[in-house]
Amino acid sequence: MRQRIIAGNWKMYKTIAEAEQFANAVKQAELSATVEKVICAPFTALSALSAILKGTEIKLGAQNVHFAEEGAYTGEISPLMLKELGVDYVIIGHSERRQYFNETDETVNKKVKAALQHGLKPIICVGETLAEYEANETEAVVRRQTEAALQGLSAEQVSVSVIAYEPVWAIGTGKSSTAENANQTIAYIRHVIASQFDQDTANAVRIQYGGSVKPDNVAGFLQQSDIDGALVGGASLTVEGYLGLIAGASTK
Ligand SMILES: O=C[C@H](O)COP(=O)(O)O
Repeated sequence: MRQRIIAGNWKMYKTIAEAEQFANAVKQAELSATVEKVICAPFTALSALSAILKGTEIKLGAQNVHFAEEGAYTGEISPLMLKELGVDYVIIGHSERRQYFNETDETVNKKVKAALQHGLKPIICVGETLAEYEANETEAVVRRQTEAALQGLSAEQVSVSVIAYEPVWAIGTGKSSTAENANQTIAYIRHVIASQFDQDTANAVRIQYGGSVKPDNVAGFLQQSDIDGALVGGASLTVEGYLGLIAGASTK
């Protein structure tokens, strides 16, 4: 049985003060223990959040990582630095990074390996653009991205990783995929992992859906056979939204 996982991706939102206010409020709330809860915050807010969320069930995530432990890489943050801050998860290969920051299948793979070697769990993003969707290339794209991201990993490393299927055309547009279509693609990703590794590994890995998930549609996605959680942008930015997502995700 795979534990459900809701991860908020704050993207480039929230100052330290705003992040602290959010964490102090969420900390007071009663949260479902059945759902794993993650907040992926900007680097600048991680230290403050780590102090506030210490000892709670809410885990901390980053939104990117470099693949080297240290070096002359101006502007980058290493896995060691994230570990030191108490970070558990790191988003790797988000479509915004692929689109605007030249993230490639190869750098995603290097980052995934580096994260796992340092005890960080990667949330690996895959998903097709609108043009690829319209050209019926969804399966080919997610296969290529998934196989490349997981190349050279052990089955155990894959089992603790999280994949997020995010159709690019559904991100921040208010236009979500139908739960059935998202489930079909996520089941396909599981099939790809079974071929690349084995069925047990494919059954263990958690696969989220992302793209315009809200408190009122999250349960519909999670009722599907292969969807284990959600990676949520906009709706995770308010306390009410984040708590609503967790409540929605805990319904059977
Ligand atoms: O990482 C989260 C995704 O990009 C989804 O963003 P969204 O929930 O604002 O559509």
